[in-house]
Amino acid sequence: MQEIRKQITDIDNEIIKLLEQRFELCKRVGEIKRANNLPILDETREQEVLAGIEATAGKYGEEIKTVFEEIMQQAKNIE
Ligand SMILES: C=C(O[C@@H]1C=C(C(=O)O)C=C[C@H]1O)C(=O)O
Repeated sequence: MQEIRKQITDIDNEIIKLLEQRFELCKRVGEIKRANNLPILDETREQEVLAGIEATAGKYGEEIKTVFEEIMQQAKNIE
């Protein structure tokens, strides 16, 4: 079990780094929106993101979509 948990921790660390990068990019999108008086929420784009996940993710597609809904919520909070 210890070895498996080490692998989980390694993956968690990669997810953390990638989420940091994603949130930084979202923050930049937010700055562009503010400069152009655009709303933070873009439902069309969110549907595109979720459709992309549906097309890409395999076995755990539904679970991954739920995770991404929360990620996009936090992205909007950061923006
Ligand atoms: C980052 C954006 O802002 C919001 C967050 C999104 C995301 O986290 O992918 C997508 C659409 C927007 O509701 C964007 O518009 O691209």
